[in-house]
Amino acid sequence: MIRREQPRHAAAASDPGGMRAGWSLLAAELRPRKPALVRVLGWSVLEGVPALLSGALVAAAIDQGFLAGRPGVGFALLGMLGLAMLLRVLATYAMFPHLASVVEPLRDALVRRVVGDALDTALAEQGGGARRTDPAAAVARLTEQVESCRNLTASLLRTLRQLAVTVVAALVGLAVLAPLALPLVLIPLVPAGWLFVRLLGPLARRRRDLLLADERIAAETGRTVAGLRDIVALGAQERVLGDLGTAIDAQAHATRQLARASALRLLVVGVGAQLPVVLLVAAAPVLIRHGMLTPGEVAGAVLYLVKELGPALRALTATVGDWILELGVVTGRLAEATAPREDAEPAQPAAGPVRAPSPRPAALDVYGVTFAYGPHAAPVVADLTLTVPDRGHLAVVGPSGVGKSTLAALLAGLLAPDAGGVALYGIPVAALDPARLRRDVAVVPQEAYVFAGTVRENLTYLHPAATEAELDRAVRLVGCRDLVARLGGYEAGIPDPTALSAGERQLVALARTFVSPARLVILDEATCHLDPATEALAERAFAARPGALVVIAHRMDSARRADRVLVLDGHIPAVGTHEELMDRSALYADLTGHWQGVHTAR
Ligand SMILES: Nc1ncnc2c1ncn2[C@@H]1O[C@H](COP(=O)(O)OP(=O)(O)OP(=O)(O)O)[C@@H](O)[C@H]1O
Repeated sequence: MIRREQPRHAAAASDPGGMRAGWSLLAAELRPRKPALVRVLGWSVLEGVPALLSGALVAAAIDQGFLAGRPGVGFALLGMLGLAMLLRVLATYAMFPHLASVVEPLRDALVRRVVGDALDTALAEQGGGARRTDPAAAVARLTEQVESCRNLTASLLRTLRQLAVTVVAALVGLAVLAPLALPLVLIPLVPAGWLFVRLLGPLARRRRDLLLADERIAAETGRTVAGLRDIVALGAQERVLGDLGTAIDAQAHATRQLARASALRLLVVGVGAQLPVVLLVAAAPVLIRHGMLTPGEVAGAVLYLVKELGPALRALTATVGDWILELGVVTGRLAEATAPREDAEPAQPAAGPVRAPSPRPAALDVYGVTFAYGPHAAPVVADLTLTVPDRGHLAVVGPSGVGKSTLAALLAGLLAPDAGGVALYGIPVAALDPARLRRDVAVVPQEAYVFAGTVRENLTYLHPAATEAELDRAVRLVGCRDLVARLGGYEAGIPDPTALSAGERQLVALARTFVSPARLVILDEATCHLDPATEALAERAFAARPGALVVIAHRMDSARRADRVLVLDGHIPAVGTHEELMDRSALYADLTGHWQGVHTAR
């Protein structure tokens, strides 16, 4: 199923590229490095000297040297240009140590930030009794982004500053050498610059879309590889292929969109860098004829355009523009990932018999949920509202085909409601990322899934880090201890899961779910193959477990054991205790009679 990822912050909606937050983060981290930055910029001025002098020296070499019959003077002037180039090399060499003292501390500061945030998150989650994110993976991904950030900042400081100095120096040189040629350059250059700046926003959005599409493919692929055994066992290949195909299509679409926006940058180069040369060359005969410019000045002006301004503009639009966008997007992602989380919940003890009254939201909150299997189909669930408190136990009953399993899928976030929503401890399930949803919600279906492997592998499948004591407690509480002993202990193999009875498979699935970190457990007729005593034992164990329990009831006793019962009758659902519903709901009373009849007949 495709789930749309929600932005982590409300601010993300007003900062679609996430870049504003990224630039603020970068500015905050660069601020303490101002002295080194000033030294970098100081050396840049010296690096700009050849660009400033190039056109003027060539013009003088032509007019006062070669055309005046003094080639020695011409060569001497060109020699001076060579010396100016040498000066640029020396200035660049001297600038590098200062560049390093800007970017290396920047990288260290960002890594500290990322690792600190991952540790805070992991500690908060452990305090809450459930591990929802893998801190090592988060740190690995984010430090990779920090590395990109450091490299991009270094490349930009090295190149952008050189290009900016070159453009300014070339324009100043041109203005001094041939002021009359300046309008021919500025008239196309100004709108080209305006277009370039206007393109940055759309390009940033397209680039971020592509980054997100790449990340989604990686996430889908990772999930598919990790769950390959389940996918094959449940025959879900088609669905998984569909999800992957959708992610790949989205990435191709994002790539095309970015390519389209990037193509417009060619226009910037054409208008800003090439049109001025054409205009100047076309106007040169007239300007020379009327004595407004000398041939040397025309050659010098063309040199400023062709050798300095043009390449600088081309580099600015082709690479530096990309780097700026990439840096904005990468720092935006870092800022988003390391900012305080709005959905962070206070740490709470993992278990404990006494619960103090707390202002925390209900474990499960269903508000106005309506769902139909098609636009013209009658709703299976209509405007359903109910809450289940922490450690609450709700039973769902109703005739066959009324929508009990559909409701289970809606509560688990496997189906999206057409209207209304479902929240788990105050957070809409639609806003939970898929990994967290899988950890927080466990649905145990009627047909229990047991795979060929050891008993331990089967029991720790949803919580690989479960301790021996946690396993012992789970198998004892759900009534699975004898089965584990019969199978030969945790390390014994289950080579053929079909050799287990349906009830034994259900016991394995129940113990596995009990040991998992799930905070909402939905038993969808998951105990139907157990004898009534074992079923009662398992349900009581789940009801006492932290979190919320929803039982799609198979026997009437399941409803009696619950704090409250939801009766689905296809019209207006009723919620209440067993006693209340015996009075209020004819259907509930009927079902009770029917069940009791069946039970007695047996
Ligand atoms: N994938 C689906 N597409 C279309 N209709 C569906 C789909 N799944 C279930 N339905 C229909 O939705 C209604 C509710 O089905 P659901 O399985 O939720 O009922 P139920 O109460 O769990 O039934 P049972 O007790 O027999 O398991 C039924 O009419 C069913 O035919």
